[in-house]
Amino acid sequence: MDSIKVVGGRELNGVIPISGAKNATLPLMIASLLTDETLTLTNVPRLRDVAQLTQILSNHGVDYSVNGKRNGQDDLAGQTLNLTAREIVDTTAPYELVSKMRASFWVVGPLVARCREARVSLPGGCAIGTRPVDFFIDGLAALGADIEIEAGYVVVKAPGGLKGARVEFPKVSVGATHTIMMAATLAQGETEIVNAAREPEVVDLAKCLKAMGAKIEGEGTSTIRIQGVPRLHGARHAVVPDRIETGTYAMAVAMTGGDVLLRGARSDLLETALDTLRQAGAEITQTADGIKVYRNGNGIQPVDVTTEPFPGFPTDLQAQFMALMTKAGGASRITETIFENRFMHVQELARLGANIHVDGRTATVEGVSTLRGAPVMATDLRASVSLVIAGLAAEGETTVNRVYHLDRGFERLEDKLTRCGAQIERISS
Ligand SMILES: CC(=O)N[C@H]1[C@@H](OP(=O)(O)OP(=O)(O)OC[C@H]2O[C@@H](n3ccc(=O)[nH]c3=O)[C@H](O)[C@@H]2O)O[C@H](CO)[C@@H](O)[C@@H]1O
Ligand SMILES: C=C(OP(=O)(O)O)C(=O)O
Repeated sequence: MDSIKVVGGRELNGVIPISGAKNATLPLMIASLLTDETLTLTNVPRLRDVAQLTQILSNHGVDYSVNGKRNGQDDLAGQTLNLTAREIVDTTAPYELVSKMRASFWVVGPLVARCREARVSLPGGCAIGTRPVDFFIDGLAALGADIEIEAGYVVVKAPGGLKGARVEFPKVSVGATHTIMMAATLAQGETEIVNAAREPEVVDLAKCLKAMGAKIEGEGTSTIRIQGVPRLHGARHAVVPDRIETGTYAMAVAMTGGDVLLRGARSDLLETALDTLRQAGAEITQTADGIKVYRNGNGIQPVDVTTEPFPGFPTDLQAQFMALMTKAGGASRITETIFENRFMHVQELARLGANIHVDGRTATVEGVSTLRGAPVMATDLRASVSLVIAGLAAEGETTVNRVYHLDRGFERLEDKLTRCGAQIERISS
């Protein structure tokens, strides 16, 4: 299993290209199931989750190809992925494939919309909480599907096709919004999703679905209306830049000091997180090429944050922000409201000398002047990268073990950071 070795104490200076968003790419790839024509996605990141999802989709009958490198492209340019679901040959998404990645469960929406049936294993994914699927089940039932749980599989049938309806989520859910929105594109009549997720990845999916011929209004607000159409067609769509990768590197620069251009990043995708970083002492400006992040030698200020659905502070940046706060000049309180078990990084940060006390959903971080390198264990995707950020500012060597979590969502992290002066390398074993 690979690990990452970081020797801390260097500033970051230079340019980091921001990849296409993992959390947009996954539902966009799944949208290919809705049409028998080719969906071409550009700016697709090279990630383990993307590779895993191509396997799942190919099991349903999706043909895929990846364009080769083009003249003038550097190694970190996004990929172009062509997906064609000419015929769905299998409506089962098996446990062996779905258990590795939660988003793969979302195939349930397009499959039942197009094939009128689906049998999808209950999902896996990062160990950050219980992560039930009741909103998906209730939403599909509202669209007229019959649903049963059989031996760990959700079995969904809609022999007469899905029918548009009002679907109100009790709580904002990104995945349930993606899934019901995709399912509703091919339902008969109008669907109204109330308390929909407003995340940029939902907006990106809606944009792609519209390019495929779907009729959708209200994406980016909490009410989305979808007028079902009989069929969708092929399209070409560029994946939105990754706001979580953007925020992660911005926090790394705030941690180490330095001056970095996050090329291709868009500040409108993460205003709350960037404002929080400004309060912590970073200077952040949007330029024509991306976002510039600068912090001089001054200390890091403590800032309290609470995670919330978009446009609030994202849960997917909570661990990275906590890493930054471990070196703040005072105490900060970090409250996690989305997932009940997303503090697994706390005990690993403590190995580096961080002083953090967890009480229920709130962690109090007492900043320390020095972190010291140590071997640590990555427990989930964003926790992994929080340990890298802490390692970049720690004295001596930090080894982050089990980095396969990191490879799910960060494209060539060690290359991107090395180019900016970090001392970081992957140890393959
Ligand atoms: C691949 C992807 O895009 N993953 C993101 C997506 O995950 P994901 O879509 O799985 O997260 P949700 O937005 O659905 O989860 C939000 C909350 O709703 C709860 N819930 C959800 C569905 C359900 O049927 N019942 C239920 O109770 C969850 O347990 C959680 O407490 O949004 C999360 C919240 O921004 C991010 O952390 C993940 O990175
Ligand atoms: C939690 C995440 O991913 P997933 O929903 O796929 O587990 C994440 O991207 O931080």
